[in-house]
Order: sequence, then structure tokens, then C-alpha cells
Amino acid sequence: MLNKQRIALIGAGSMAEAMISGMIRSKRIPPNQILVTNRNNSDRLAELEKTYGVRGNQRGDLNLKVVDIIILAMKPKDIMEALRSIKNELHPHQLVISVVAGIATSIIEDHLLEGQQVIRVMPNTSSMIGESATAFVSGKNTSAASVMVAEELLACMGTIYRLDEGKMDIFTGIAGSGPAYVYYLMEHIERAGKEGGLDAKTARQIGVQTILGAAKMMMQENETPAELREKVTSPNGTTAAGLEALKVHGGGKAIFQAIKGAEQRSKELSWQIQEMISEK
Ligand SMILES: NC(=O)C1=CN([C@@H]2O[C@H](COP(=O)(O)OP(=O)(O)OC[C@H]3O[C@@H](n4cnc5c(N)ncnc54)[C@H](OP(=O)(O)O)[C@@H]3O)[C@@H](O)[C@H]2O)C=CC1
Ligand SMILES: O=C(O)[C@@H]1CCC=N1
Repeated sequence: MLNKQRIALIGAGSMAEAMISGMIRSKRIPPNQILVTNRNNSDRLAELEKTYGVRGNQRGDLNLKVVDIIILAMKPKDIMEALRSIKNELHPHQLVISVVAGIATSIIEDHLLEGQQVIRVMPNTSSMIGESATAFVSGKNTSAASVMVAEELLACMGTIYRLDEGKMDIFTGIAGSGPAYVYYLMEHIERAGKEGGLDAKTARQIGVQTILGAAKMMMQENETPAELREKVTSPNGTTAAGLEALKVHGGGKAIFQAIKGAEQRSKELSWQIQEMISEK
């Protein structure tokens, strides 16, 4: 089903590239069926063409009528302008997928044609290698067949979760923004490794394998994170000392607050757009 779909990405930034890479690596969509556009950065389109074999189009040259799926991948502040610009080029049977953080499905539906099929998605940049944790919400006009196509498409980028709209903010806090917390953690692991005498590259490799091993343990073993943690922790041993330092320095609280902060920002983005709409 998927290999017949023509897909246009509106927005050619980090998330668009991660999705393109996921699609191409999956080999389930021929590159020449993927079109990508932005506002005015032709060098960026050329770069994506060269790297992935997709077709970069200046916005004015992109005929949306010939595509099946339109992916909105611009910043939240730019979505209203984008919706205005595409509305009358679309037919309601075409599927619009938005990856824009904080923007509710109903807002997108309200600013497109009556009956437009819409799906809201929250991927993360691990889509690049087919390892995203991706959530989606189906819009009110979206057919079961279109949901199946979207699931097939999103599966090229990783694991998918169908959620209620109300859970998208917390999902964004955990999974959409989540890779950044892990990278930040690695930055600190690397710093400590260097201070302990390792070179940066070795410290990073050790840190990555440790995170990967722990992640796989949580996936494959039938034990809670707390149980797994206890198995690492010998009484009065090194781990107990490390965990105590984490507690003293608010490590757990910091992780919790990072997720809550991102969740809250996702909500705010939604309110800001609502305000913008009601002011007009
Ligand atoms: N980065 C991430 O990890 C994730 C991002 N997202 C969401 O994805 C969206 C994009 O994020 P990201 O890729 O990081 O952002 P970037 O700033 O990297 O890219 C934004 C892109 O949108 C383009 N753009 C803006 N307005 C228009 C328009 N009217 N028509 C065509 N193109 C337009 C820009 O083009 P130009 O350069 O020409 O201005 C640019 O290519 C955001 O809404 C974000 O919330 C969701 C999950 C994860
Ligand atoms: O930082 C952001 O707003 C986007 C959404 C999730 C990840 N990046």
C-alpha cells in the first residue's frame, strides 16, 4: 500500500530529515515519491536531494494536488501561515499529517477544508534510524484505511503508539524531547570520563554501551526498573555511592521536572495558537 503513496513534506528541517531518512532506510517508499519543500532555503533542498534521492521543490513549484500525504514539519509559530497556504490546494481525501508540537488535531482541521483527513503525530529524531517512539492521534474525518496507511508510514520510523489527544503533551515531554535528555546525560558522562582519564571517544563509547545495555535489559527482562536498579546496587558499594550523589544533587527530581517542563511547554504552545486564532 505504502509504495504507491506520494508524500510531500512541508518543512525541510531536522525532523523532516529524520523522517525522510527513516522512510528511505525502510526501503518501503521509493525516494522519487518523496517531495520536500521549505520557504526559501534552496541549498537545504539540494542537500536533501543529494543525500536521500528525494525531490526538493521550491514551494511555488510544488503541486500538492498530485500527492497523497502531506506532512507538516514547520515550527509551531509557522503552522497557521502554512495551513493558509495549503488549504485551497488540497482535496479532503488527501491525508495531512502534522508533527508540529503542541498543535491539536482540531486546530488543523478547523483551518483546512471541511472533511479534510488529518493525523497528529509526535515522532522523535531517532526516526533517522527507524528507532523513534512515535505517537499519533487520528482526526475526526480520517478513515480507517488512512489510519492504516499512516501506521505503515510511521512504522518506517520506529515504534508507534495510538493515543488520545490529551496524552500528547506528556508523550512529547517523554519521547519527543526525550532524546535530548539522553544526549545531555551523555555529555555529562563524557565529561566525567575525561576527568577520570579516558579520552572523549572511549568515554562516549562506554557510556553509549551502558545506556544501550540498560535499555535492552528493560525491554527484554521481565523486571521493573527499580528491581533492575537494586540488582546493580551492592550494600555500601560503588552504585550506592553513585545513587546517593544522584539523590543529594536532585537527579531524579531533575529528570521528572525536565519531562514536566516539556509537557507544560507543549500545552503552552497550544494555548498560544488558540490565543492567536481568537485575536484575529
Ligand atoms: N526536532 C525534533 O526533535 C522534533 C520536532 N518536532 C516538530 O517538528 C517541527 C519542525 O521542527 P524542526 O525540524 O526541528 O524545525 P526546523 O527549524 O529545523 O525546520 C523547520 C522547517 O520548516 C520550514 N518552514 C517554515 N514555514 C514554512 C512554510 N510556510 N512552508 C514551507 N516550509 C516552511 C523551514 O523552512 P525555511 O528554512 O525555508 O524557513 C524549515 O525547513 C516542529 O513543529 C517541531 O515541534 C516534533 C518532534 C521532534
Ligand atoms: O523542542 C521542540 O519543541 C520539539 C518538539 C519535540 C522535540 N523537539
